[in-house]
Amino acid sequence: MQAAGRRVACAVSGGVDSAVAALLLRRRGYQVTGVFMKNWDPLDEQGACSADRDCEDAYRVCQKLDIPFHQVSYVKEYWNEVFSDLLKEYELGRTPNPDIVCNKHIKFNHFLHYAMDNLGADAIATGHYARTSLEDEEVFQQKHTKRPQGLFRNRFEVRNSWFLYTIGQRARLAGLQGAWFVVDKDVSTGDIFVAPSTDHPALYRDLLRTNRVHWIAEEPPAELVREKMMECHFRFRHQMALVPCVLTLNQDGSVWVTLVKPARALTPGQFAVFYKGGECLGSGKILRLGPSVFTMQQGRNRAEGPKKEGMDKVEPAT
Ligand SMILES: Nc1ncnc2c1ncn2[C@@H]1O[C@H](COP(=O)(O)OP(=O)(O)OP(=O)(O)O)[C@@H](O)[C@H]1O
Repeated sequence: MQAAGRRVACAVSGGVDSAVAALLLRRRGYQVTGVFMKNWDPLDEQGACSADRDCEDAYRVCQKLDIPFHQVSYVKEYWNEVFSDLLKEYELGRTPNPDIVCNKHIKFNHFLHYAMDNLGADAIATGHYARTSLEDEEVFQQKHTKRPQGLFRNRFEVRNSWFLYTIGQRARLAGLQGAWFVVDKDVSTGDIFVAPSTDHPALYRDLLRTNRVHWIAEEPPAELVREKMMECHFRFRHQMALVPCVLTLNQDGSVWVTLVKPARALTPGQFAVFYKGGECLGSGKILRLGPSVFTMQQGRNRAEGPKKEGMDKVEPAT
């Protein structure tokens, strides 16, 4: 976009990244307006809420850059569209990613429309990191070499609100020494299943299903699809090495994702993000997981898997 005379509304959070974004835009000659979004009401908070302090910082950034400052409240929208979703996801036993939901609903919907309709902006800007060039592209493929053996034999019953545990995390178990790692949760019983090492095969899976995928450019890229299958790369965690995968495209827009090598701690509620040659194609929320490497090694299917063995029950640490 040519800079001269173009108006850009920059979401200024009070942090460094959006301040730098606003500065760079201004230096390039855009007419920049800073907008702080208030997404949380201190009255909903028992402790101290930093929103007011952030707003003051955002105001100071705009003063320093000598650009107009606006504040807009999305407290109601954030509660209804982001926070309520977060609670619902936890109730379903998933580990939600509210930042992605906030981007979708608040920043790239409400803020975008506010900027265009109320501020007359030609474009919006944020301090998000995104590589916009595919030059010097490298796709990293790390070898998954370590497959330690070990017994998947402990489980414990968690009272009050198991949502504190997420797959892959280290769990403290009262009465048991050593490190234990969460490998699965059963929301219907409140059980958390643990393994005795951080890279236990029970933590590794190579199959997952998402909800309807949001494709960035087109749905899905036609040149990549062969008989309802598509080869691309997968990542579900920031800075995780890209893993080659095959997508099976379902009628309802969801996909099954088969990874060429198992990934650690795949977690329902997190987002599977798909790439081709470094370009981000789209993403979908992880809803279901296939059997773990450990389960497959044991030659059992999921229903007859290790959960039904006589596992020890121990109390969680409080
Ligand atoms: N309350 C807010 N008001 C306005 N913009 C916001 C707000 N929160 C986030 N943003 C925008 O979203 C971008 C990403 O926010 P996030 O908190 O994920 O990242 P960040 O790297 O900490 O950014 P920053 O250093 O600018 O705070 C910010 O750079 C900013 O442009």
